Amino acid sequence: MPKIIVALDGFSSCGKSTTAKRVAAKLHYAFVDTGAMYRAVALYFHRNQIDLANKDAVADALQHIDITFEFNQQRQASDTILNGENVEVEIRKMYISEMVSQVAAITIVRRAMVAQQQQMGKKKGIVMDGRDVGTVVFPDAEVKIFMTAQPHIRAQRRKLELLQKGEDLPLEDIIENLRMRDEIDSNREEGPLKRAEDAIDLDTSFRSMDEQVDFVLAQVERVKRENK
Ligand SMILES: Nc1ncnc2c1ncn2[C@@H]1O[C@H](COP(=O)(O)OP(=O)(O)O)[C@@H](O)[C@H]1O
Ligand SMILES: Nc1ccn([C@@H]2O[C@H](COP(=O)(O)OP(=O)(O)O)[C@@H](O)[C@H]2O)c(=O)n1
Repeated sequence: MPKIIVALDGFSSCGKSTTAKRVAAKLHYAFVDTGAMYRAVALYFHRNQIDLANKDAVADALQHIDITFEFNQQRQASDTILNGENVEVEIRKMYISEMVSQVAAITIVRRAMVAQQQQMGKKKGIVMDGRDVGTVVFPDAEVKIFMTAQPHIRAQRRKLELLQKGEDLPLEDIIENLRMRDEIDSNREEGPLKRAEDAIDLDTSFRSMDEQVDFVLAQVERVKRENK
């Protein structure tokens, strides 16, 4: 069967990226973490003190942003490259999580990122995770999964991840950040986070990573069978 597009959307810290990365490796597909792109834009805006309310300044800044991904053999995962600099570690820090949703709510930012994402998936054979992949970026994706998990489980997972990277933050701060981002992401005008009507739900609260990867792979197999 020809290559397909697998779209994984959902709330923050449900396991989208870890699942997408493993599914892509199994299928020998490319993996794109669209959240990393918005995080890289937020980092650029932060460093260059771009006023988010100034449309001209935002549009001009976008002209100077080049985001690519580079495979890191040691991590066995892709690093995010902003204008030639590896920013993978920096964009995962809390100060970026605190501003990224405001940046991602700006329509011209979204249009620029969505256009790049559509270009990346033009030849299919891609697993992409984000908030609007199945609704806006690839509304015709062959497999669409909408991931959820209970809020306190998501926050605990994110706390552990940040701790492993050297950031020890109170659980309450993380819960509040996830709540705030989910709210902004769900209520923006352009490309809000919402379940595509034809998406399949996956609650990861009480699943292992292997189980959630197998769940997605089973959907891919089903689509392949149906299209034989
Ligand atoms: N089923 C699971 N059980 C335990 N931890 C998980 C599970 N799925 C993902 N994680 C962990 O939760 C954290 C958030 O996962 P991530 O894939 O980054 O979520 P998202 O991309 O949805 O924000 C990561 O540290 C990841 O390793
Ligand atoms: N397709 C996407 C992906 C991310 N985002 C934004 O980028 C932020 C960071 O995305 P992410 O996937 O890295 O977030 P985590 O859930 O991994 O913390 C989200 O909270 C959204 O504001 C978006 O608007 N659209």
